Amino acid sequence: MMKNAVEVRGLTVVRGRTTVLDGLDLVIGGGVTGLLGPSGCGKTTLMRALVGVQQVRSGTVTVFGEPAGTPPLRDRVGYVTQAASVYDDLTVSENLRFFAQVLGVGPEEVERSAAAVDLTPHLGQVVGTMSGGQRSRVSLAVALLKHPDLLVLDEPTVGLDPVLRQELWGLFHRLADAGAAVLVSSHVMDEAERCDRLLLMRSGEVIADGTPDEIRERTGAADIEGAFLAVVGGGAPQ
Ligand SMILES: Nc1ncnc2c1ncn2[C@@H]1O[C@H](COP(=O)(O)OP(=O)(O)OP(=O)(O)O)[C@@H](O)[C@H]1O
Repeated sequence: MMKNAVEVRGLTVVRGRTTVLDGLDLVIGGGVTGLLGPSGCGKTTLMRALVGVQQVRSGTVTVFGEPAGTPPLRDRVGYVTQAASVYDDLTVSENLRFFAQVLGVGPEEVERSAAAVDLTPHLGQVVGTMSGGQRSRVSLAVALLKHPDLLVLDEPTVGLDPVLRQELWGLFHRLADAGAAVLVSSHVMDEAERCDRLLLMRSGEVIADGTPDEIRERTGAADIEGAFLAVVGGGAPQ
């Protein structure tokens, strides 16, 4: 398993008038890492910095030894945003073929990435007629076209039913087992248990970092939600 996929040093990001991240230090390795914290704590901002689309005030973000967002990383980092970034009026297959062409990957990757997210039976379906979970998986399939070594997924399970959530988490672990570093954000604390490592965030800071077991043991809490509350000193999540 890789040690440092991502190294963040002294990262400060100001958005509008808000200092969202203030001198953040962080290292992310292989496996499935969960980034958990209340809405507005800076998860998306941090993810944007990792993929190189966020203007930063100061500090460094290094991915596989290269500055985030630079050309050597283009084929190595996949990013799925909260908003689906596929075309509703095209079929799954048409979407994947279109993005394959844009990304310069062969048509054989279309079938592989559709199969990876269990969408083979839906290749001919128009995306606009699919359920939320299926559409999320189309976005994910696009991100998989290039075999990314780092996959950054911003709240990929939002609005999905428990069965689909479980399926997607299974997929994240299969991708991690195949060698990718997978970073998944969520504000649903019960998803924490599914991560190899957890980063609990609040107000732009990482307030706990460890396996779910370690974090529960350290705080004496029964679950991650309790651990989160213990770390923030009893304050309720926003
Ligand atoms: N475009 C923007 N301009 C100014 N401030 C912004 C902008 N986008 C986000 N912010 C602010 O940055 C802070 C962090 O937002 P961010 O989207 O990173 O949080 P988050 O933890 O991902 O939240 P959520 O779970 O709701 O997606 C918030 O205070 C938000 O109001």
